[in-house]
Amino acid sequence: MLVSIILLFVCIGFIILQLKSRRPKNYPPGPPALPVLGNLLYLSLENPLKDFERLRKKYADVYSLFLGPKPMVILNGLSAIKEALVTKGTDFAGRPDDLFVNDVTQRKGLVLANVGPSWRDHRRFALSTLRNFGMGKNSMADRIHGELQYIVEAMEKNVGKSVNPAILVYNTASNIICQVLFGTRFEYDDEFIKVIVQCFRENAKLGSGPWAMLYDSFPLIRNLPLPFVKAFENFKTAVKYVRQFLDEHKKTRVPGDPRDFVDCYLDELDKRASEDSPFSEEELIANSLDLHFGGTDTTSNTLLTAFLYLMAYPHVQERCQQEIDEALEGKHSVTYDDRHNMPYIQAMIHEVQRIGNIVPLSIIHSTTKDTEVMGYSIPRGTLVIPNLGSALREEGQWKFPDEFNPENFLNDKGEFFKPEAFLCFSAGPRMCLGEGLARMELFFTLVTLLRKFRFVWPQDAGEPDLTLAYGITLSPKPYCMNVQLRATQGAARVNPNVRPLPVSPLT
Ligand code: HEM
Repeated sequence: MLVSIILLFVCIGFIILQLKSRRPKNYPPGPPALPVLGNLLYLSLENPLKDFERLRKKYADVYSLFLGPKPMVILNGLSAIKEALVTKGTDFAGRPDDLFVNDVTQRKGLVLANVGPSWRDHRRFALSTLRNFGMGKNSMADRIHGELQYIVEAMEKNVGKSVNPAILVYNTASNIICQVLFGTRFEYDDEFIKVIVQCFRENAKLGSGPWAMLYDSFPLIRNLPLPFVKAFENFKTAVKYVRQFLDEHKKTRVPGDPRDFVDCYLDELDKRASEDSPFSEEELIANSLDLHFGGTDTTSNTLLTAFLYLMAYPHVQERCQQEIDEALEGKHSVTYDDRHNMPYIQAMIHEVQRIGNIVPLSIIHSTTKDTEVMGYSIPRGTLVIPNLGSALREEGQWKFPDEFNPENFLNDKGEFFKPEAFLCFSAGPRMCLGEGLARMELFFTLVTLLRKFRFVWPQDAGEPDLTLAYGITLSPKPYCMNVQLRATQGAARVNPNVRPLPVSPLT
C-alpha cells in the first residue's frame, strides 16, 4: 500500500516536472527535456563548451535547455548577444538568485547580485572608487609599475632557466588589486595569498563543475554531505581573512581621508548611517572578495595565455619586441599613452584575449521581465547564458576566426581597430567594471616584460599544448617557459622607493 502511494506521488512529480519542462509558445527551440534531469544528459558536466557549439549547429543562435527543471536560454553570436545585453539591456541584466553560487556567497556581493538597489549602488560605488584610485590614470600606472619590479626581479634571477610563470603572474595580478582594495601588497609566500588563491581556485572549479550543476538541478541533495560542501567552507575562510583587514582598517583609518577601497567604503557607511542602505560590513567583505577574484583570475589567465602563444608564435613575439624598441627608444619606462604608438602590441593583446576566450560563458544572467530576443519570447526569470566565445570566433566577424593572428585587430593601414564582436568583457549594464584596470595591467605587464626578456618554449617540452582547461575562466594547462635576457633590452628599472622582496622559487 505504502509503496503504491509513493509510486503515485513519484508519478505525479514526474508529470508536473514534465509539464514544467515543456517549452511555452514561441520559446526558443531545443532538444527534448527529460523529467527531473531536463537536458543534463546533453551536456558534458566537466566542459559543456563543445556541446553548446554542437547544439548551435542544430538549433541556430538562440536555443533553450533545461537545467533540471530550470529553463535556460543560450545566446550565440554577436547579433543575439548584442540584442539581449545591449538593446534590451535592462530586461537581461538580472542574475539568478537560487543557484549553488548564490547559496555559497550568501547572496552578498556585486558579481552575483540580482538587479536592485544593492547591485546598482555597489556597482556605482565600485566604479567611482576604482576611478578615484586611478583606474586609467597615472597613479594606477605607478602602482602597476611598482608591482612589476618584483616580477622583473624574479625573472632576472631565473634567466636561462625554465620556469612555470603561474604563481608569479597570479601574485602580480592579485597584488595590483590588493593595493587598490586594502592598500597593501603581499609577499609571494604570504599566508593570505596562499589561502585565498586556494579557496578561489577550488570554488571556481566547484562552481563550474558537475557538483554545482547537480546542486542546481536537484534541490533535494543540497543538505547532503557531498563535495560541494567544501565551497561553503572556502567562502567562510576567505571572509574570515578579509574581516581581519576590515578590523585593522577600522582601528587605523582617518575618516574622510581614505587610503583605499575599504576606507572609502567605511566612509560611505558613515555617510549612510541614518538611512536604510544596502551598504554593510558583510557587503564590504563580499564586494572586496568579488573584486579580488574578478581582478585576479581573469587577468592572470590572460597573461598566461599570452606567454604561451608568444612562445608558440615566436614571429609575433619578435614583431612585438621590435615595435616596443622603436616606440620606447631612449625612454626610461612605458606610459599608458605609449599604447597609441604600439598598434601591433594592442592587436596582440586583444588577439590573446579573443583566442583565450577567458570568461567563455560570461556570468549567468536572468531576465527581469517577460521579453524577446531574435523574435522568440523569453519569460521573466529565465536563466540566460551569453556564449561570448561564439562571437569571438564567429565567421564573418573576423578576418581569421580560427587562427591566432593579431591582424584580426589591424586595418589595411596597420592601425589598431576593435571589431564589434570583441565581447571579452561582455556588454550592456552588467559589463565588466574592471576593464580599464585590466587593460592597463595587460599593457604594462606585457610591454615591460617583452622589452627586457625573450620567452622561449623549452626544447625538451614537446609541442606547446594550446588547449585550455575549462572553468568559470579558461586557463592554459601548466607549462614552463625559458626566460632569456634580450640583447636589445630596454630599461625595466627597479623603482628605488620599492624594496624588492626575496624571490620565492617559481613552481
Ligand atoms: C582580462 C580581464 C577581465 C575579463 C576578461 C573580465 C571579464 C568579465 C566578464 C565577461 C564579466 C561578466 C559580465 C556580464 O555579466 O555580462 C565580468 C564581470 C565583472 N568583472 Fe570582469 N573581467 C576582467 C577583469 C576584471 C577586473 C580587473 C575587475 C576588478 C577590478 C573585474 C571585476 C568585475 C566585476 C565586479 C564584474 C561584475 C559586474 C556586474 O555584475 O555588474 N573584472 N568581467
